[in-house]
Amino acid sequence: MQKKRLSYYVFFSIVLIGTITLSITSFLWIGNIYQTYQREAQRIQENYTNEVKDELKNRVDTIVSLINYRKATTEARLQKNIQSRVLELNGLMTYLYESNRDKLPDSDIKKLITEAVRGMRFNDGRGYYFIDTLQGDVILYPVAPSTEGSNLFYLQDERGNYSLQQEIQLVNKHGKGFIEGYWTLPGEDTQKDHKKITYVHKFAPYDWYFGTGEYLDITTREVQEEIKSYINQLSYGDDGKQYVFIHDFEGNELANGRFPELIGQNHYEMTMSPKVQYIDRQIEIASTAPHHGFLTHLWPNFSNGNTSNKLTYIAAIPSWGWAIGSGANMEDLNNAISRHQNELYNQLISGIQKALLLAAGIFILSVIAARYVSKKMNASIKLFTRNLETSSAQLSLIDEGKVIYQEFEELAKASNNTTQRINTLLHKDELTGLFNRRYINVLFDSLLQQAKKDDSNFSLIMLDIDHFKRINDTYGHPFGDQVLMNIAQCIATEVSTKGYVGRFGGEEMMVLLPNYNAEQAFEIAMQIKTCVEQIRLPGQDFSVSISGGISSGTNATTFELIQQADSKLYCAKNNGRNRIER
Ligand SMILES: Nc1nc2c(ncn2[C@@H]2O[C@H](COP(=O)(O)OP(=O)(O)OP(=O)(O)O)[C@@H](O)[C@H]2O)c(=O)[nH]1
Repeated sequence: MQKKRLSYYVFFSIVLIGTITLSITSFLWIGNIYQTYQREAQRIQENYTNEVKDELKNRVDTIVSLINYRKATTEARLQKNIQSRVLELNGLMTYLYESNRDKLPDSDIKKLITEAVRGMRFNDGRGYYFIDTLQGDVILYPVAPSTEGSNLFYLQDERGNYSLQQEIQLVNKHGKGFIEGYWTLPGEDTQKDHKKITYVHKFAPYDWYFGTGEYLDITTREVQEEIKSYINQLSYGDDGKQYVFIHDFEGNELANGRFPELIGQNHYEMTMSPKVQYIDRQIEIASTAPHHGFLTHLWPNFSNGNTSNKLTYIAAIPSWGWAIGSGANMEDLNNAISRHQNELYNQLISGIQKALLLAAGIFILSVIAARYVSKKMNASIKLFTRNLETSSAQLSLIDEGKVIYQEFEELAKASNNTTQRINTLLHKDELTGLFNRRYINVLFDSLLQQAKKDDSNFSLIMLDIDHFKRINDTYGHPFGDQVLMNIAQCIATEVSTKGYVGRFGGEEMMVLLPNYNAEQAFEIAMQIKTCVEQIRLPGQDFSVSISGGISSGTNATTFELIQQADSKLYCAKNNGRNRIER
């Protein structure tokens, strides 16, 4: 099975890890966004419902507060009203008395006053004044003149209070004041007594007192009517379709800000579909402490004949037997909540889209990064592969600057060290350190080719140690090796960067001088010869010498150049050695 490339694994590892990390992160992120959405949606529902509840409650509570205020002030208002009337009457009658007391006898003045007061009516004719004596005799009682002249000292109200006695006692003590009594209302159920407040004031000239009274319930009813007509005019909400209603604890509609046709109807008797079943609950809330609360119920929509779900707040005025309420259409409420939630949902979707877009972007970037890393890796590995593939033909070094990653650089360094060592072993002569014959021949071929191509100079020096056999024979082979090394050192130093030096045979050396003509080569050869002559070996007083032959030019082959140089070398040997021939 063909094995996968390392870069393939690197690429897929990065992409896989990136994808998994991204998936988990995106999953958690989106999960978080979704949870926030759910919490927020829940919060909106609660907030909005609470807002609507608050609005309904405030609306009803405001009216309840108004009623309570009006209730609290009704009795005071009534008292003030009757008091001011009686004081005014007393003032008037005192004036009448003062103006006539010198002109008329008391009996005439009394008559004058009685008749003047008889005609005085107020509160739509309902209100009247009475005059009694401090003994309980009735002087004036315009609503029942038949009682005039009689003594009602022992008159009791519906609850057994001696009303006149209380009045007389008060007048005698303070000259004026309020008295409470309980009486049936004219023309009403006699079983029911009603609170009546009376104000009495002594009429100083006689043993009389004036008085007038008013039923608290009547004033209360007036206040109730005012409140009902106030409520009938009220409308709420953006579309003005919300309203406040009042019904009593028997289910009778007393006021309605939107559907006046319901006023006077009883909810139990109203023909509506579905049957109104919530009234019991509504009355229960109103009639039991704390006398207020919310309820949800079905309610007929009188505008379109359908039924709708409503949220209603009910608060009661228990002493009046009133339930005051206001409701909101649940569909409107739910629609508003849905609208808010939809906005939020759209925000959620756009948040998720952005998250996915970002994730896709990061994914693409990770793929690009993975590809980049694997490509770079591949490129470095290819450098090694190519280097190894060509190493059978040529041992070249890997360009360390071209590989990326520290590991590859270390690998390239190690490989280059090995290559250099192998190169040394392959190209150099072990003893002298000069290029060996095989490699100097390779160099010779390529340098000559290059010189031919460049049409430049080229020279070859063939050098041979003189009488080396004798040295070997006399001093031994190791000593000969030492001499050989010294001479090689001399040649390498003199040639230096000018050319290349190789050991061609046992004690024969070859010097390649690209860009040098024969004359220049001769000079170099002479310098070498001089250097060799100066070699002194420790403990020995003899000198060594070297002979050389030079060939130049680029028209000949390597073989021909070697032959020519060799032949000059032969000449040098024949001509006495320690010579250079060209
Ligand atoms: N010590 C040592 N001797 C070597 C080495 N290679 C070749 N020789 C010796 O070099 C000598 C070459 O001798 P010849 O060819 O007769 O030449 P020569 O004695 O130098 O005389 P001419 O060249 O005529 O001056 C031989 O004795 C070889 O054994 C080597 O690596 N080390």
